[in-house]
Amino acid sequence: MPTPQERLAQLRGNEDAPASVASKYNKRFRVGVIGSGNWGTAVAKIVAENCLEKPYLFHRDVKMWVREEEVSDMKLTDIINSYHENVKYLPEVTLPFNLFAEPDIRKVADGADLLVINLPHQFLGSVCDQMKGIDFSKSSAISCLKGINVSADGVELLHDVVEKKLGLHCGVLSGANIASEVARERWSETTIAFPLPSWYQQGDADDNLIKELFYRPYFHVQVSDDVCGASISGALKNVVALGAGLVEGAGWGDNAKAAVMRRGLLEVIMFGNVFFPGKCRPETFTTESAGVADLITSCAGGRNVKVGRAFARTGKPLEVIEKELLNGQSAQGIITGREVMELLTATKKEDEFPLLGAIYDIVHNKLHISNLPERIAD
Ligand SMILES: NC(=O)C1=CN([C@@H]2O[C@H](COP(=O)(O)OP(=O)(O)OC[C@H]3O[C@@H](n4cnc5c(N)ncnc54)[C@H](O)[C@@H]3O)[C@@H](O)[C@H]2O)C=CC1
Ligand SMILES: O=C(CO)COP(=O)(O)O
Repeated sequence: MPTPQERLAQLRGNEDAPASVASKYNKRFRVGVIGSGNWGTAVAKIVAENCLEKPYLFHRDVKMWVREEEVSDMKLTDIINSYHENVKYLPEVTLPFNLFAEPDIRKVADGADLLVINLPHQFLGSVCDQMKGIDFSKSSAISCLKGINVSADGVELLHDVVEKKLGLHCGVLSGANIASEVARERWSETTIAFPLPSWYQQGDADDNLIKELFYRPYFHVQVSDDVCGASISGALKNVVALGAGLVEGAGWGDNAKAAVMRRGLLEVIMFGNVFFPGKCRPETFTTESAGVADLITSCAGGRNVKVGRAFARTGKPLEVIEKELLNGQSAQGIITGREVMELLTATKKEDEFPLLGAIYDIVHNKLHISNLPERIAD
């Protein structure tokens, strides 16, 4: 058992920077978290642990924006700040004492050097609007979202949406990271891509600093320079996982599920080639945690696979299943599946993505699942 002095020293963290980072940075960075869902809270826990442990790099206290709601007549922010637990979105996981729930998003964003943005992607636009006018000219962000943004102008990656809307330089974190496992400190890997901003000068945040913010003994970080590949695989695997759930729910075996995953991986890679030519590194899809590893874990134990499985068993609309099964959480494959189909139709490329098309037709156009093998036959 440590002495009181030793324990206090542990709680304070090590004030002395290790030689590897000593005097590399020009200040201590203030970190804010935007989003407090299942993954939002799990990642906030990670960064708060590192801010506590590395006072030579980061300010100790981390504010996390919580969209206010009530649970049993108590505000969720009060619950998190009193009990150090997000009982709604990440129950039974104790959060660090230096993580504070804050209902006013501007109080989190204003003055933050590093923002971790982490929410279901359908809300990204409106959440960015709430931060409009804040000066982010010397701040950076990491997007932990998995999704794409499709509009009449085409398809955009989410870190680009952040950059455009807020003038906030943004990298990505994406990997094989089921939140409940990471939050329980079960070993996982992740991929981070953080290109330097145009205004970078020696001493500003770089990918090493970002690694320091996210690396934990149970959360290993692979640094990559492929923002595009990491983003696309994270977004599209959610639709593939929905498809894997469909074949599971139909009572087909592991071979069928593997076939969906194989074809899914091909279509993820093709999506990058077709819509972001020359921007993704092909190896990302097969060698990084953000690639095939995320596809595998999501098709095994994610929320999208659960929703797909329940659809095949009950035929209920996806949104109804999502409400019944996920207690306020989101299965992003539902929305991404629609966005992908909108894009493929607008660009007349449906035939090049038969799996994504078949999944859409099964869940929205009453295509019977027995047609799936023929639809994706090479
Ligand atoms: N949960 C997981 O295991 C993982 C999720 N991701 C990705 O992380 C991102 C965030 O997901 P989660 O944190 O799991 O969210 P979640 O699926 O738990 O969604 C709940 C969150 O959405 C918020 N929300 C609901 N309505 C809103 C509105 N109108 N405006 C703004 N926020 C609203 C809620 O306040 C809550 O914080 C997603 O893109 C997801 O694909 C990535 C890796 C793992
Ligand atoms: O992205 C995830 C795992 O890496 C989580 O997937 P689900 O959203 O399907 O739970």
